[in-house]
Amino acid sequence: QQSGTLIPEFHPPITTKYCTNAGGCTAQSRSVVLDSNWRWAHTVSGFTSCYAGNTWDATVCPEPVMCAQNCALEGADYAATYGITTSSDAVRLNFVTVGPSGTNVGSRVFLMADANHYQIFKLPNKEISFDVDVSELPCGVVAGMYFVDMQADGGLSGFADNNAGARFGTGYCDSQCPRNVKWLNGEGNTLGWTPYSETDGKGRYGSCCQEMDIFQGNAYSSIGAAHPCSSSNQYRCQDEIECGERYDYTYAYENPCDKDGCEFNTYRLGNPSFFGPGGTVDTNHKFTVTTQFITDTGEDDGDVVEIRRSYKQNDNDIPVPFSSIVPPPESGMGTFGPYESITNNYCADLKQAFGEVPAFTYVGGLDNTITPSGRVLVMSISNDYYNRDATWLDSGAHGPCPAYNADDVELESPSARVVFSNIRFGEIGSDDEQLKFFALSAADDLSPSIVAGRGDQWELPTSLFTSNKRARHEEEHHQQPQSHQDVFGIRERQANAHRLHDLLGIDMVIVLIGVIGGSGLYHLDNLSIVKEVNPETPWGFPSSPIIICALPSGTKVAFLARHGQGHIHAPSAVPARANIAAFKSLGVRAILAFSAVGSLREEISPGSFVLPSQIIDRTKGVRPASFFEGTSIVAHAAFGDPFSNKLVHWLESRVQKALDAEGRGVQLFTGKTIVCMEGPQFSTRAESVMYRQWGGDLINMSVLPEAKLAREAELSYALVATATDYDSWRPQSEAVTAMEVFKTLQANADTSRHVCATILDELHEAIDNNAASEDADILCEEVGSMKFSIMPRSAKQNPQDREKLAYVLPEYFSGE
Ligand SMILES: CSC[C@H]1O[C@H](OP(=O)(O)O)[C@H](O)[C@@H]1O
Ligand SMILES: Nc1ncnc2[nH]cnc12
Repeated sequence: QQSGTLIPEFHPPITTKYCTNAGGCTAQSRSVVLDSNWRWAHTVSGFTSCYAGNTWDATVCPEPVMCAQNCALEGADYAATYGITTSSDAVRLNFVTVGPSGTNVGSRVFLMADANHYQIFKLPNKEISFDVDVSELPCGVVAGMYFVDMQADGGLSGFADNNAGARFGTGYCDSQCPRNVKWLNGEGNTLGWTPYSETDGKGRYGSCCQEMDIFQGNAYSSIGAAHPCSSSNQYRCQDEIECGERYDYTYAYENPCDKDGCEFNTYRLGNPSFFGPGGTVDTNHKFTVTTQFITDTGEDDGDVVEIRRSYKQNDNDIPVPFSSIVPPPESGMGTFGPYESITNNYCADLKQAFGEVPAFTYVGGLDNTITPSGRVLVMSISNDYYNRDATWLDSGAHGPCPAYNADDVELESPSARVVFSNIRFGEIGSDDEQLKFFALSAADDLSPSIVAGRGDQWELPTSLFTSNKRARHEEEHHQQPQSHQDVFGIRERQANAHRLHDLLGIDMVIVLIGVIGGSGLYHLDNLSIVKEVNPETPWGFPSSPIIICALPSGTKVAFLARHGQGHIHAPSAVPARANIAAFKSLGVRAILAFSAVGSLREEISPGSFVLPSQIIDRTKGVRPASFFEGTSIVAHAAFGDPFSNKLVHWLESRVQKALDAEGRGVQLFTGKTIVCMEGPQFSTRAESVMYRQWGGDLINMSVLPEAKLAREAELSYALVATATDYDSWRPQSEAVTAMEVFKTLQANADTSRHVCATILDELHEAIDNNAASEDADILCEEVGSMKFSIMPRSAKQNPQDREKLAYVLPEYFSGE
């Protein structure tokens, strides 16, 4: 195809940014170009259209090569004909545009580096962020921001009869191997052209290439998806079979690409309220999407092993929630996960769980989705007529939209539009320090691929939803523990069971242990997720949804990330009351809290584990530290022994054994004193020295008010302090920095997980059978401790306050 000269081609300008960690972000003047498929093509020497309506002119285009030689692509009137406008750093795409020469539906543009070349993005070890406004995108209309493996010059140099090139938007390909591409490999795709709509048809050939969808979405649903292809570079598939046209099992998977792709759709993964109008990501308003391409080596030349996405809105970082893949119950499979990013393991599990053909793996997984060679950035809006409709995005299991057909979408939603803006590309974390933190220090920790990569520990779960008879039996058995009924009031147990039932949709799950993960510890190993729950307590929501998980034995524990998934709560802002109240409401009796701490003693070297027995409070009174605060009820909990002595004592030998078994030589210390400071800045050298003089052995920012609140809620509480640094008291050493802490965080988190995997079953058993076992009183110590701490009832006490307190202390305040 040739280049026309009748209508000047003026690429709408747009500013993007390139960001580095060292230098910040630099503005770049770029532009967008309309895909050639949308353009008017006419005879080189006249005005006869080569393609009109939905067919080729047989005279001008009797066969593919002559068609390309005879036809010229024209410049585009971006705004009037196609509804494409740019302004500063934003591009707006309108869905339907009634223009001078008819009605245009949908569009596709590519980001240009210069007038004749697409911008090429090398993705490994990089991230891309952009803002998007999908508020005007209803069901059935999908906006896309994605990367495809097109040639930088649009095929101009590679194909003799392509003289238009990237300047006219040629060379498109994607993983659907679309056969509606009119200009392909320097030829018209005229052979076997069969119309399928008033304007479009399909030719014999299709244009395949690897595709990475960083965002396909509308106001109701959104996905990120990896679509590998076995071939690298754009590839012309030869016929409807090779192009995978037939939607039956025989042919659909014979083409070189994974058309289904491996998607991450939070709705499909059981988080229907995460994304949507009024959702956690509120699609009524603009938000930011960041996608990181994490390599195995942490270097640009490594292999991409994980694709992580997160959101930001109103300055709040919103990590993608941990999600389990829950296959249909009749499949008999347990749940898979948890996952919060795209990895090869996640993709294999996804396909297995939903009974899909594992094309993702067949055609090469992530290795064949993102290669080092670079990608072109596409932005689009459509009702995906080519794939019949966009229900793969937003309807059925994929989103809340009702079934629809693409024609109606066009008629009913002509004013749909999307605005993409503020596109930033660069080094991981260069756009956002928070994300850098995770990429550098905790990506491994949050990455299920790497968890799975540790091999044997990641077991396929025994889900409650698989109606596993043994698990069921155990639950029934647990319903009758005499000791519990003795120790805790039946009314309270019923209340907790009720809440659990409401939250989990299952009867009487016993969850006696709550684990709090601190910095670096955002999940446990060797557990299967039963359910994520997010109880709203009278003190608000916990730091993040609580994950109820099952040990391989079937024992359930509750896990909570203190700083939230994505580490979004600073130590002073951790909603400790909601955290403890939420645990209590689930029936938890004992809390094992992990914390990254600084060491104030030479012998407690970074990497050591400590079970402290005392606390010095250096918080500044800004953290609500009592459930009674702000109520008309006064209580004074005993706190002379801030940790549960018996629980700590029980832990000593078990943790020691677990550390010995791990074999990394991690030392355990007991009987130490921890200073809890306000933060978020670390201590001065003088303060650090002073804490030593006071008798402090460790320092953190988190144990208070957590321990106080656990005591008020009558929960046993022990801290497993994991030393990350030597604070700032050593005269010859550097003062502590976050970077210093990060260095040890990973190893400590691994060991913490090992400790949990080793001791939780026994702890559960000890607690569960406490009346009969030699550890009989692990729990009894705290139970009843508030009885005489609460000032006697008076007429001045507000009944609503009593009701509120019943949430954590139903023993004393409920049933009034
Ligand atoms: C990341 S350095 C300081 C931070 O780490 C500790 O958190 P956590 O106790 O939740 O492990 C420390 O208390 C500070 O909050
Ligand atoms: N040195 C330190 N001070 C306070 N909190 C910490 N958490 C980890 N190291 C710390």
